[in-house]
Amino acid sequence: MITTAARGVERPVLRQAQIAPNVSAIGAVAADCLIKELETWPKPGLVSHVDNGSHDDMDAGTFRRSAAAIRPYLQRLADAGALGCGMGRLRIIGLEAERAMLAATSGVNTHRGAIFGLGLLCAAAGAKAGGLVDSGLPLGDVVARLWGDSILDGPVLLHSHGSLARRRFGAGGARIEAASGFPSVYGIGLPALRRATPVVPEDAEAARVEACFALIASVEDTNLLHRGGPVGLRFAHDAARSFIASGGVDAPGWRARAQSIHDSFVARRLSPGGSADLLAMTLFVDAHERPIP
Ligand SMILES: CC(C)(COP(=O)(O)OP(=O)(O)OC[C@H]1O[C@@H](n2cnc3c(N)ncnc32)[C@H](O[C@H]2O[C@H](COP(=O)(O)OP(=O)(O)OP(=O)(O)O)[C@@H](O)[C@H]2O)[C@@H]1O)[C@@H](O)C(=O)NCCC(=O)NCCS
Ligand SMILES: Nc1ncnc2[nH]cnc12
Repeated sequence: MITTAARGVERPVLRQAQIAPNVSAIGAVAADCLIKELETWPKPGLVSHVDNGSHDDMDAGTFRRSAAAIRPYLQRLADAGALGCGMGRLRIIGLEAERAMLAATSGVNTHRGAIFGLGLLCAAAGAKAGGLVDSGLPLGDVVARLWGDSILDGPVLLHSHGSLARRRFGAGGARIEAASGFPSVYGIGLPALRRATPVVPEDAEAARVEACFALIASVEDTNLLHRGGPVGLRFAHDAARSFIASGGVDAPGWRARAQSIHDSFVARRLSPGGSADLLAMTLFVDAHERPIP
């Protein structure tokens, strides 16, 4: 269950080391976050540079091709944000990105959730870099403020796995996450990433593993619901919570424990794709909003 900040909750305006990169760099930064997400292991049930997790139709190469194909669209979303475009225009670019992704992967859905969430964060970074909103506003608040209502009012995909999971289990999914200003990113992913970074400063992958497990422990992931129903979601929450509760990447032997949880997801064919996308979004927000030490 998503348990963090509700829609409309204000976050403090941040002092930032870097207010926002140049608009023209935003797409490249975002695509790099997709690659960093891929190159994080062990990630329970998910595809990485090491193995295919619970998937037999995609591997690291599929994700690399997908990230390269959508990178220009992430940049176009940033440019559209800088120009003050509304949700109608963003949605058109997002749908074009989905088509480019499917062409690059021979029809496999690698990054639909990331195109949506990371794409909106790119547009928000563009709006900030273009001076359209207060430069101290967190990117999530910019998304909620500028496009939150239109996100909730947008056309619903009747037959997507997410829609089916929502109808059967009442899950919120990617739309609620975005319209609420990404509470899972700000309330779960980012604190876990930053908590783990000083623990193992030379091992950036370890901090990403910590953030990934923290997200899986709380997010109502429609992929888990689609593949495993409420029992699968509960299993994933409990397994990831036990990893964090026993010290996460700060505890000796953490990598072997993370790998054994990864194996247990693969045995059940569970794949928390929504949490993987939220990890990439966490990395993007971290790159934009790193506090001054
Ligand atoms: C608004 C849309 C996101 C509509 O999508 P949908 O109705 O499908 O909604 P959700 O299920 O809620 O989310 C879509 C994807 O988002 C990821 N996700 C899941 N849970 C969450 C969550 N709690 N918070 C955030 N994000 C979440 C997840 O994406 C990942 O999984 C994808 C693979 O999923 P799937 O196809 O179900 O599974 P497969 O493995 O392919 O199937 P099997 O093998 O199991 O049979 C992968 O893409 C990851 O990225 C959800 O799938 C949106 O799509 C939409 O309206 N788009 C239009 C464009 C637009 O408006 N863009 C705006 C500007 S960019
Ligand atoms: N690494 C990954 N494995 C499986 N599904 C994903 N969706 C986004 N990233 C993913």
